[in-house]
Amino acid sequence: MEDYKFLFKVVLVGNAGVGKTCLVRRFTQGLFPPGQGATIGVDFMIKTVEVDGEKVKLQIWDTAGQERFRSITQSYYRSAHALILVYDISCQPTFDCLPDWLREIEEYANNKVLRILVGNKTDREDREIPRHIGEDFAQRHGMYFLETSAKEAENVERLFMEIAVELMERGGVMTHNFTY
Ligand SMILES: Nc1nc2c(ncn2[C@@H]2O[C@H](COP(=O)(O)OP(=O)(O)OP(=O)(O)O)[C@@H](O)[C@H]2O)c(=O)[nH]1
Repeated sequence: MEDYKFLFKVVLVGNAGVGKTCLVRRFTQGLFPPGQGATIGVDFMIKTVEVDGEKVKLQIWDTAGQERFRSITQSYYRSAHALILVYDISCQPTFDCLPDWLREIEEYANNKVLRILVGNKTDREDREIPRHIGEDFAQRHGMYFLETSAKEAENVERLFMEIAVELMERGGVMTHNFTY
């Protein structure tokens, strides 16, 4: 029998190139991969973390941002306990697409899903979206907010650990309301 008490599915979505795969690799493998190719369909990684002495297994689904994979990736929303919506703080169009992503989430995800907005690539000097603009957007849409850098490992551990903690706190209710 596998040694964990909680199992949560975390799904990353957002435009192509915002750094979803790099965030997952940074968290699960502790590295920033060079020359990362675009994700085809969906990738899957696992990491077990410890919260309050309990083992929590995170199943992390890294979806392709490209439009042509949308129908595949949508099918992963339904069973997600947490959805991380990522944009690139140095690329305005990735922020402008957020309402479209939210519509997808509304349509396909469980309405109790934990939603986190992430502005990635804080190490870049050509920032286009000020932090408070991201924060405002998250607040207006009832989402948690964090800025990260997969490259410099800023807030990446924190992102996934906070999700684990929050999901565990909701744990008792969630196991009844979510399909695995
Ligand atoms: N400077 C900087 N570059 C990053 C960061 N995260 C990712 N990148 C770069 O952004 C590009 C895209 O990263 P990916 O992780 O493949 O992006 P993705 O969102 O998974 O893209 P798709 O798989 O096509 O949806 C790569 O060239 C990465 O090296 C970061 O935190 N800082």
